[in-house]
Formats: sequence, C-alpha cells, structure tokens
Amino acid sequence: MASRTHRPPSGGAPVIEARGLARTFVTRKGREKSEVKAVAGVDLTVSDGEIVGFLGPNGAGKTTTLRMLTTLLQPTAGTATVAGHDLLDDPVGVRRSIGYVSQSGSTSPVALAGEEIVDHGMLYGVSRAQAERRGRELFDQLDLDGLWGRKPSTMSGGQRRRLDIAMGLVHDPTLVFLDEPTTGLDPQARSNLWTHISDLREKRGSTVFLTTHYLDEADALCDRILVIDHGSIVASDTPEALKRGVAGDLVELVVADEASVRVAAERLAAAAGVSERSGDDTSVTVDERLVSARVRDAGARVPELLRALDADGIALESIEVRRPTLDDVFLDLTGRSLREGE
Ligand SMILES: Nc1ncnc2c1ncn2[C@@H]1O[C@H](COP(=O)(O)OP(=O)(O)OP(=O)(O)O)[C@@H](O)[C@H]1O
Repeated sequence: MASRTHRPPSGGAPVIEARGLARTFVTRKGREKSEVKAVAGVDLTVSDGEIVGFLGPNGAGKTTTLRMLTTLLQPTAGTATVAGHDLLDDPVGVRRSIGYVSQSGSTSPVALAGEEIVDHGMLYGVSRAQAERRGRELFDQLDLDGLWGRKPSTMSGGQRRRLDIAMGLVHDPTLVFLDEPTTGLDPQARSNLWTHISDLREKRGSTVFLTTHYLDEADALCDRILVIDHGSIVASDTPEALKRGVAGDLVELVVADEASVRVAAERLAAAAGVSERSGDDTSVTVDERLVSARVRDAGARVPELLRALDADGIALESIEVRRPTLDDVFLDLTGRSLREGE
C-alpha cells in the first residue's frame, strides 16, 4: 500500500507557480472561425515535496495545462515558473529540470529497455556512464530487476508503466509530471505503482504533479487535490478537507411500512435541519420506502433520530450512514461524477 504520510500543502518553496495561465485554441471550419478557451487563466502553486493530483471531468483542461507546464504548448496568456525557470524565457531550462511521463509512454517496442533508458538520459545531457548507473539504480528501485536486456513489447502493462517512469527519472529531475500513470493497469499493479510514486517523494525528495481519473488513487496518494472545470481551478485542498466540505454524511433509511414514509421523512428532515422539498441537494429525498438526506455530524444525530422514529412506532428495515467520498466532492463541485467520463 502507498504511504499515507500526507504533508501540509505549503511545506516548501514553490516549484510551480502559474499566474493567469491560459490557452485558447482557434479552429477553422471553412470561413468560420471559432475559439475554444481550453484553459481560462489558471493560478496554481505547487510546493517542494508535494504530491499534487490534478482532477477534472473530460475536456476540463488538464492535458492542456500539463502540456503548457511542460513546455510542449505555448500559453496564449499568463506566466509560470517551473522548477526555478521561467516557462516563456527559459523553456530549455524547464525541460532539463523536469521529468514528464505522458499517457502513452515513450518507450519503443523494439529497442532493449536498458538501451532505451541510457539513450534517454544522454538526450538530457547525462553522460553514458552516469545514465547507465542511474538507470540500473532505477530498475532496482522500481522492481524491474532482470529486465534490462528485454524489449518493452515483451513486458507486462505494469512493468512497461514502471519503465516509462524510470525513463522520466533518469536525468534526476526534481519535479515529475505523470499523466494518468496507472490507467489501464489491474488493481494490484496500480497499488504497486502507488508505492513507487510515493517513494519518489519519500526517498528522492521529488515533487510530483499527476493527473488521474481514479479518485481512490488521488485519495491514497495526494497531499493536495486541484480540481479544474471548464478551464478554471474550482478547488484546491487536501482530500480530507475537501470531503469535510461536503454537506454532511448521507443517511439512508429503508422504512418497513410504506404508510410510515411521510413521518420518517419529517423526522429525518428535523435531524438534518433541512426542508423536505425534494430535488434539492440539501433536502430529504423519498424513493418508495427509501428516505435519504445529508446530515452534518451524523454520528451525533442518528441516535436521536432512531429514538424519535421508535417513539413514533416506525420500524426500519435498514439504516446506512455513508461518509462523503471524493466522488461526492467532485459531484458537488462540477455537477458531474468522474465515473461518468470513463
Ligand atoms: N488542439 C486543439 N484544438 C482545438 N481544441 C482543443 C485542442 N486541444 C484541446 N482542445 C479543447 O480544449 C478543451 C480542453 O481539453 P483537454 O484535452 O485539456 O482536456 P482534459 O481535461 O485533458 O480532458 P480528458 O480528461 O478528456 O483528457 C476541450 O474542449 C478540447 O476539445
């Protein structure tokens, strides 16, 4: 399992500082010109040693932001400093200081893994001997022992993804960008990779900025989560604080007798301190015998609710209290579930 030693968001000096970073794409269809504001002026700060997760629904602007921060795409407005180098004035300095592992990876299926990693290091100005030493060290740390002479096409998905990460680290970057590092891997390979990603920080002091579609991954790995929607950052906090911000725990009652549903809904509304209007997020909803509402501090209020129901002679078939998840946070912030996009 990945280490959960989450650090405070404002631990060290900023390694990424973006102000008003924006990108508008102009597309033409015949004589018609239209503009897409992919990223609409993003301010973000990432501190030294943080693991930051960048989440957002499909088309929210994640990849465009990542491509700008890694110098692959010119911003149309705004400024940024990445790993101590100005994005616009010194893109080469940025590139030399960062590691970038793209969604598709960058290994050739035919070259041998060890050759690939040495060539990649040399591309970044590292000597052959140094690249080989560093590469072998990374193979050891990333559980790739014995695969130096193998072609990536003969490796498992998890091994190939760890090789991608080794390639992104061979020149010893202090800042690593990972674009959906575990997409397509089975649960065991994902959790194994989480350990390696948290080790990047624990053992090497790296700062990690990653995008993911998996909320459990963001929860397990990240000190802080940035949520982007329609090209703007809509939240930035620790996973715990984001969950605390959701309006209470979900309490679901299944009432034994349909005739008691109305009174049960009244009692739940009183416990939740909300109205009984349905269709509102902060109201009680009734679906046949299922009565549910969000209740702040449910642990303290549910015993009182049960006593009130008992006094009214209302029997329950079941009661469930569910703590907010990151998916609830996501739904609250963007109106969409991240799972809808999968
Ligand atoms: N080269 C381009 N030309 C025109 N529009 C573009 C271009 N690249 C991205 N866009 C648009 O910009 C918006 C943001 O796209 P982006 O790829 O950054 O989103 P994303 O959050 O990474 O999405 P996903 O999760 O699906 O990868 C989308 O509306 C997309 O269609």
